[in-house]
Amino acid sequence: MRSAPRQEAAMRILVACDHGAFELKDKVLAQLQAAPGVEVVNLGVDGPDSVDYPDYAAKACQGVLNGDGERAVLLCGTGIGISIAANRYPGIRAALVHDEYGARLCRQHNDANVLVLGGRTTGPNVAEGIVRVWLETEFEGARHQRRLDKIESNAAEYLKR
Ligand SMILES: O=C(CO)[C@H](O)[C@H](O)[C@H](O)COP(=O)(O)O
Repeated sequence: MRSAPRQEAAMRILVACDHGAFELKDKVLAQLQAAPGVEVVNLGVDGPDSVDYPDYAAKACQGVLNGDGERAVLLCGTGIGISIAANRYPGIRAALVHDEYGARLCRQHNDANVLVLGGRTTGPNVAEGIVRVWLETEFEGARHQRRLDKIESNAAEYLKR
């Protein structure tokens, strides 16, 4: 008897935003939910009441670092504040992306494990292309891995002073 084909493990993606981007986040959630091989966890926020983006960066970045998800998508009004917050976590490589070129390069060269979008700066159609390219593009390794290693080791060296 032929055994059932082995199920590919789904990539779990954590998604979080502040009030400046909850509408775009809903569109991103729908796109990710429809993507094959992707499991999505919505960490909020789900409405327009004002919240603080560092709290949502923390939920998602700690989740990635704990292994609750492999990657995350974060959104705030411009994407800037939540990027700054996310990149304070060693091991998080958050890329604020505005076009498909950036989406491709942040995967190929930077192995970006967090994609950041601005709900007040990026329209839903552009965001859809960015998310698609970010999902389908692989890290190239080689010289880029050396540079990623230096990001962590240079910062660790500085903190030892
Ligand atoms: O951090 C940001 C600015 O770079 C984000 O766009 C935030 O969403 C924004 O600061 C929130 O601003 P609000 O006036 O409190 O809505």
